Amino acid sequence: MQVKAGPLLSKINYPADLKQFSEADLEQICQELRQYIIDIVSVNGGHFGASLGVVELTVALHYALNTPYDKLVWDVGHQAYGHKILTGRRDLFHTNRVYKGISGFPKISESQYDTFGVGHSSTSISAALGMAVAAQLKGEPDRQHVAIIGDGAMTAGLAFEGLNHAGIENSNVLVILNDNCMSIDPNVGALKEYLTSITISKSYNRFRDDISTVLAGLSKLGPNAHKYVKKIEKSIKGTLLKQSNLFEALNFRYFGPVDGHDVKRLAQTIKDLAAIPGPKLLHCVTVKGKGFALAEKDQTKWHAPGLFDKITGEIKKSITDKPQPPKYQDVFGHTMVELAEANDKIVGITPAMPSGSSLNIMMKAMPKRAFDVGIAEQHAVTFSAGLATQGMVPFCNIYSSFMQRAYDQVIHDVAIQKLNVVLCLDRAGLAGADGATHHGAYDISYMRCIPNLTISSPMNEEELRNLMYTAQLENAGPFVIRYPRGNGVMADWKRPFKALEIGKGRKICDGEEVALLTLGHVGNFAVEARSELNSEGIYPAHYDLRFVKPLDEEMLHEVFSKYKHIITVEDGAIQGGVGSAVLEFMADHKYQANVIRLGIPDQFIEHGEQPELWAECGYDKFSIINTVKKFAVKRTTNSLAG
Ligand SMILES: Cc1ncc(C[n+]2csc(CCOP(=O)(O)OP(=O)(O)O)c2C)c(N)n1
Ligand SMILES: CC(=O)[C@@H](O)[C@H](O)COP(=O)(O)O
Ligand SMILES: [Mg+2]
Repeated sequence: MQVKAGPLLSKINYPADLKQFSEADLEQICQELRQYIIDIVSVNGGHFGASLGVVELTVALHYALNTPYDKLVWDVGHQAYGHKILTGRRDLFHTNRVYKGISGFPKISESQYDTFGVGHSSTSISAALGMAVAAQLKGEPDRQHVAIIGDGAMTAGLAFEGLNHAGIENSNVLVILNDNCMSIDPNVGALKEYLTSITISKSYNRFRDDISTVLAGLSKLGPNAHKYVKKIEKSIKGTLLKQSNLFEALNFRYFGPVDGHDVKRLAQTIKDLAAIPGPKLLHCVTVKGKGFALAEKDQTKWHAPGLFDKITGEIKKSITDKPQPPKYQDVFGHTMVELAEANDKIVGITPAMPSGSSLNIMMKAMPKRAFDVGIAEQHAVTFSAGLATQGMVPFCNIYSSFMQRAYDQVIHDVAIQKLNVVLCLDRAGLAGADGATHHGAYDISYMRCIPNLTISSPMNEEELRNLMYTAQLENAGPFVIRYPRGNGVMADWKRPFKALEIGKGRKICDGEEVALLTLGHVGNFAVEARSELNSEGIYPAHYDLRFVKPLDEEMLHEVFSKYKHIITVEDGAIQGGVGSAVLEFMADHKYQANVIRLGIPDQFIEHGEQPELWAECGYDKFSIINTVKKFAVKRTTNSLAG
């Protein structure tokens, strides 16, 4: 749906157009930009509060700097909607995150103003530093490189690795720390407390302002005085400020905190900072959701609220009135509490995704035993490993794609030491509108090769509960449970726990000629496909592997002995995935069969609704039906019926 932009905004197609306006117009431009974001996100969905919070910063940056020559690097990128609208994509913005439309994140292939592809957090400082050092090497010393990073993203180790290096390179890097005290949920940790303390500390700010005032006064006494002032400044800042400011201690010149909603002052400050060489950090204080009262009030809910009525603020429910089965994440959250009540060794860990993973249910019920560790996937895994060495049973819940960050920790800290850590990988498989950066496509391939791991995936809510129950039993060892974004299939899911035999799958039904071998939730696509095929006289067998490591070899011997055509179906990369494991089994045991692998092909899959993407990749219900039909023999009577 196209939306009309306000009178000033409609004159801005690119940042160069912004320059025709005077500083006095900037506030109105911000207001129109904010309204445009509200108009479109309300009917289209997507991230919301973060972009509203940086409207002034976005306008100020494009007004003050010379983009795209100067480089803006947005961290995570979920706050870059204003940037997209001001950089040639206003009329495409209604396709944001839609199948075949523009991406919800900055992307080099989409625009020359998108200097770096993002989606995962905390990369901006390293990327901007790389660009800045390249500028020095290429002889472009005047170019500016700005990393715009939130207080949440700043908690990650990677951000500190970037700061640590930037502090000794004398290159033009400006870090803008967008501090709104929020991650998706309220931000956590000692850094957050530090940022709050320097924002509100009267004595720190008075001390810093006093120094600046005295020095400014002295420098007016003439050119000689100016020289001494510089020396004094260097010495005072070099000692006192360094001791009292974390960023100064890392060789950054720290400015702020400033009001991140005062667009005129921001534009002026950014211009001034561009004239100062070397690493600088501007601490901006903003309000997530600024300008939309409900989003300011409940910032977590309005991080990405779905569709809503922009006048009443009512968030729209799904189109169907039918009661929906629960989301897998909620089954995880409630089951954590049940298991932890019965087993006092169990603890829960999430790196900054309490709401997304539903660990917030346990955080509320048992605050001492559930930890949000901030955006820190590597730490989350190693912290879990440490807990496990002491006999605790940590359930560490990480989105599959974010787990890519903690690969070494899984191998080095968990698997080699065979520790009882349960790794719950939410959003495994195609995640939907977030696109290529967020699909949990690779976990099976990158985990399957690690010794000592058990890797499982439930086909429904009851199985998720039983896998969680099994994983916490004594000496289960490192245990991975992967499940997708979205709802399960069972209305009545809260059933008594049952231990599952590790490495055992289950036969769902016998069949003829063709066998379907599935792992996890996609097994339900196969169930639906079978039901349609049966009505046409086609009867494929169906086996649910449940574990991809260890594989149920007994079951596979049966499958290869009985069926000529074996179709594997997985919500993950084909390369190295379930189908590959089955082919390895076939080769190792010298079977000969026609194995067809359905899953994510060897390419990055963009954004869209999950069903659109499953269809594109060829493993939704219809694709399974079509694949089976290629090999099945149609019967007029069902020899297996009854
Ligand atoms: C490596 C990684 N972990 C987790 C996330 C999920 N995530 C996206 S935005 C976000 C909060 C970021 O907070 P902040 O940087 O302060 O930005 P704000 O939303 O407050 O503007 C989180 C946890 C992610 N994108 N990448
Ligand atoms: C930007 C980001 O990484 C998160 O906001 C992510 O989009 C959350 O995904 P879910 O909506 O699946 O929790
Ligand atoms: Mg924040």
